[in-house]
Formats: sequence, structure tokens, C-alpha cells
Amino acid sequence: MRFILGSASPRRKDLLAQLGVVPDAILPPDIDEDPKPRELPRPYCLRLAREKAQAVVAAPEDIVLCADTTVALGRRILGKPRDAGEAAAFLTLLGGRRHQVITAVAVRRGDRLWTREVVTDVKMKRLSDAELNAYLASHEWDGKAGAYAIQGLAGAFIPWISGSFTGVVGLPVAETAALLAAAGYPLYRGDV
Ligand SMILES: Cc1cn([C@H]2C[C@H](O)[C@@H](COP(=O)(O)OP(=O)(O)OP(=O)(O)O)O2)c(=O)[nH]c1=O
Repeated sequence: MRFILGSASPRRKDLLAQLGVVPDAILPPDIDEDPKPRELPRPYCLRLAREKAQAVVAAPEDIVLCADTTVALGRRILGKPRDAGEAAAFLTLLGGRRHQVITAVAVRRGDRLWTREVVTDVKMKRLSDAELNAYLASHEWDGKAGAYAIQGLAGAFIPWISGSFTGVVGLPVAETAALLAAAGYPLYRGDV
């Protein structure tokens, strides 16, 4: 059995390391991440995690783990911003409100698939022009759903969350441990 991380995200690799899991291979899937017309954030996020896990080529005994993180403002999906202008628009929408960060995790072994979704409520303060401009200049928004990363400078904008911090960063470690155990990954055996 090999453990394959199907993700290009360095955060996901680091969060797995927190569980003592080191991938034998990293094979990021390349799927179309466009939402379907009128698709809601939770079904979208779960669909993407599933499609990522199905897209990774693996042997039947291998365990594949993929995830997707989506920022939802009501029914609206805020994906990864295309440029600084879109990042500014996202952060302006999120500031002064509560939103949800959904992370769906999919673990596949052969044709069996285990999934979990974790939803976290996040409150972001309204940003001043100086805060917004400094954040845009940092480029930390690049490649992040909703145009921010709670684990970096944007932590200063987030006074409150309810849910899973690791879920917001990209991989909820408690739920991931449970999925890996369900798939037969030898998590708590020191000899692997
Ligand atoms: C909201 C938020 C998102 N993110 C990141 C996690 C994800 O990497 C990214 C959302 O994009 P994803 O599409 O979930 O993941 P990815 O494209 O980075 O990697 P892959 O599909 O190969 O697994 O946003 C943070 O790092 N911190 C945060 O606070």
C-alpha cells in the first residue's frame, strides 16, 4: 500500500505531517473547478473533493487523499481570486460579516470512497484602506479560496471562528484522521 496525497497545497502536506502521515507520492489532480450553474457551496465543495480523488491514478491497494476548500458567503462561492482586483472585491465582501469556510476531504481506496465535510463560521472585520492595500501587496491572497489565509497576516482580521481551524487552513486534521482509519491506513502503528 502506498499513501498518495492528491494535492498541490503545501498546507495540506504540513497538516498531514501533524498526524505523522508522510505521503509516498504527491500527485496533484487537474480537474475543472468551475461551479455548475446555481450550484451551492457545500455540494460544490464535496463534488470537487470527490472528483479530485477519482482523478488520481493509483493502484487498487493505494490510499488516495484529496480535499477542497471553498469560501461561502451565503449561497455565493468565492473561489481563488484571479487577480488583485478580484481579491480586493472578495475581501470587501467578506469584511464586517460572517461567512463559512467548507473543507471537504475525500479518501479513496480502489473503488471505495469515504468523504467528510467540515463547515466553519468565520467572522472577518471590516478592513480599512490601509489594511486592504497592505494585504494585497503581501500577495498572501494568491491561490487561497476567498482571497485570504487565516494562518498568515489575515489572522489579524479574524477575531472569531466557530468550527475547525485546520479545516479553514485546508485540511481538518481530526476528521482526516477518522477517514484514514476507516480506509485502513495504519495511523497509530509506529512501525510503518
Ligand atoms: C480560507 C483559506 C484557504 N486557504 C487555502 C487552502 C487551499 O490550498 C486553498 C483553496 O484551494 P483548493 O482548491 O482547496 O486547493 P489547492 O488548489 O490549493 O490545492 P489542491 O486542489 O491541489 O489540493 O486555499 C488557506 O490556506 N487558508 C485559509 O484561511
